[in-house]
Amino acid sequence: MADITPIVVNPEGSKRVVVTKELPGTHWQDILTAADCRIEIMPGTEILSKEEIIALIGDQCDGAIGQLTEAWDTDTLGALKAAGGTAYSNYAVGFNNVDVAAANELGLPVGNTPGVLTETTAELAIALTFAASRRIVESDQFMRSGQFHGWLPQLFMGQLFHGKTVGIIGAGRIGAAYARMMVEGHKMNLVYYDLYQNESLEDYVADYGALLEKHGEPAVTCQRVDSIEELLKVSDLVSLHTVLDENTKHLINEERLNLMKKDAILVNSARGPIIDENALVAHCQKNPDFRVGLDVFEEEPAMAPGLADLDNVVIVPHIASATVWTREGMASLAASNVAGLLQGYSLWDGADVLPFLEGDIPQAMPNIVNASEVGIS
Ligand SMILES: O=C(O)[C@H](O)CO
Repeated sequence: MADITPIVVNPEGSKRVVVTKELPGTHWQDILTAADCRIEIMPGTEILSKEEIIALIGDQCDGAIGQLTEAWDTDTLGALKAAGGTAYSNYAVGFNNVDVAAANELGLPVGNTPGVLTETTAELAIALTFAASRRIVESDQFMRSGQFHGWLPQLFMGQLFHGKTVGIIGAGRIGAAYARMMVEGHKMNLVYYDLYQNESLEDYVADYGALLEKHGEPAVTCQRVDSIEELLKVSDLVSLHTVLDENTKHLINEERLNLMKKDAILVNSARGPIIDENALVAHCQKNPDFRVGLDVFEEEPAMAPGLADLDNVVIVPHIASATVWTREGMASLAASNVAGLLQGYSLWDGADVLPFLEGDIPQAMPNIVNASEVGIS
């Protein structure tokens, strides 16, 4: 077990809040300090085990901010509750690492950080899309290794997206932002699969199509499909934006990969286990023109055997939300969740979370995922 020597901010604060990793910026510390919290921050890059988290919580702890890499389950949430804790926030929008049923059972509120990752995550998904389709990493390696001896008609040919079809699985905030970027920027037709209709996305694409027609260009279209199979068959590019739960684990498996076009592009910036990674490796080995961009991995930080050897896969280390604005914003939102809970505030009912990002923040919690289950309104 690592020697736990946290960094302490505002040592005289009357409420003890533990933070399992150093977070960017200082606004989040101001928020907790203003709420009379003593902040204890775990330094270093090592991912904490459950035992280390429990040791950090100790005998008395009012609140905690945890990471998506940590298991916040009956043991860790139970330790927080037993130490007198009444507030937890994930430093993430995704919360598949939190056992929300256990939190409900313990009566512990669980916060998360939606609203500041949308464009940032969509932009990284776009970067992966083009890195994969235009073979940027392979080309870069080719240049650096001195293999470029002059322009050639067939050197590193990839796929054009303009006017083709983009398929989005999960058309929530991030999925819709990505869809709009590909539709607006590259005049792609959109198909999407989601349990819920996204009317504003559909309206947007219809209006954009009308604008294009007015300017003498073909209109773009938007279609919500009833099955993932249908989407996979027609799409030239597929981007995944669903939550991870028992219904979406291995949503993309061998059978579904085989339905995709042989030269399609697949991008995952959501959660690794949505794709059966071993099946993906086998598929990419068999289909060299099939290209993939991955920000997330099934057994993070490990990769499936063979994945790193594939030229047709671009891999980055779960950095989709890694812009300064977003990561500092996530810290402000997580701190506001905890500070608000400790001060007995209500849920934020504003349209967006920007007021939490600087200066004096609203007397509210930005987002609590199990608010109704634990009686918070
Ligand atoms: O869930 C999240 O917040 C993201 O995966 C972090 O990048």
